[in-house]
Amino acid sequence: MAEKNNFLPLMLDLSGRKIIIFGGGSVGERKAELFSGCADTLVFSLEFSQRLQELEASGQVRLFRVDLLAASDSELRKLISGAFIVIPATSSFELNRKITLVARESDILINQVDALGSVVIPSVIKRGDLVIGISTLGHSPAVSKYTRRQIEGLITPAYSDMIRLQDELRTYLKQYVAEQRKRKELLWKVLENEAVWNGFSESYEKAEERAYAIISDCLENSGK
Ligand SMILES: C[C@@]1(CC(=O)O)c2cc3[nH]c(cc4nc(cc5[nH]c(cc(n2)[C@H]1CCC(=O)O)[C@@](C)(CC(=O)O)[C@@H]5CCC(=O)O)C(CC(=O)O)=C4CCC(=O)O)c(CCC(=O)O)c3CC(=O)O
Ligand SMILES: NC(=O)C1=CN([C@@H]2O[C@H](COP(=O)(O)OP(=O)(O)OC[C@H]3O[C@@H](n4cnc5c(N)ncnc54)[C@H](O)[C@@H]3O)[C@@H](O)[C@H]2O)C=CC1
Repeated sequence: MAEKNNFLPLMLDLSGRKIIIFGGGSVGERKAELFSGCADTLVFSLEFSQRLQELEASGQVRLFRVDLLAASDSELRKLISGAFIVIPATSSFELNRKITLVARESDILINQVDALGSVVIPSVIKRGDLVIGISTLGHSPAVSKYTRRQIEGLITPAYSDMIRLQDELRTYLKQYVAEQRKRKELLWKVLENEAVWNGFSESYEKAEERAYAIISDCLENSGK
């Protein structure tokens, strides 16, 4: 059984990784939606939701019709070979358990949808380059979803602009300020400056101008 306090919200590069989902219903569909944008996503099931069929038609997932109850352990092992994560999401608890055991023997990560597996899928907020994952470690997925909606309301478009500006300033400062501690101090002066944040509502250039003014004032004063 997974130990709850050993989980970490890591950001993984899933390019080229194989994600295998068993069950093409509402849960399998939601998982396929999430993974199809960044990994090779395969779904094995008796039936497939309308949305999964659309995802297949647009080449975002691969669907394989199969009665998994009839599959032996060695056939299941073949189906999951090379998978990075296996997601048993059929409507049969027993079948999900059987797939879980085979995946565990093959030392493959498992996202269990009817218990706490070795991988827990968080609620995800993606706003440009800002990515936030939220989990209650299985206690209440509804609270994860609720928290996602609360935080989404706080993330204005200015956050993406500030990420772009901080990225630009970091490159600029690395050329002119040798000391990392000083660069960090300057970046935070810009990050915590209300006038820069307000500048984005006028234009990116307005905020950028204010940011460079802050930096040159600081550098002049520290040079004195
Ligand atoms: C353990 C986990 C395993 C996993 O699936 O990864 C799990 C398990 C279960 N979920 C259940 C139910 C619901 N799950 C949701 C929604 C989400 N579930 C997600 C993750 C997780 N769900 C993992 C823990 C996440 C964490 O740590 O918080 C999210 C965050 C990510 C995703 O999967 O996409 C996604 C929100 C995405 C978003 O919109 O932000 C809703 C809400 C809704 O759909 O409106 C409901 C109905 C309300 C309720 O019942 O809570 C049930 C009971 C089924 C039953 O009663 O039979 C189980 C099984 C059980 O716990 O027994
Ligand atoms: N993690 C989560 O967020 C949630 C998890 N659940 C759990 O997830 C499970 C799946 O839920 P839903 O997707 O709503 O069920 P569903 O009934 O919508 O889909 C089940 C899928 O499993 C397939 N299936 C069933 N028996 C099969 C077999 N022998 N061979 C191949 N495919 C088979 C069906 O064809 C169908 O596509 C439920 O049992 C429930 O315990 C339910 C709600 C939310």
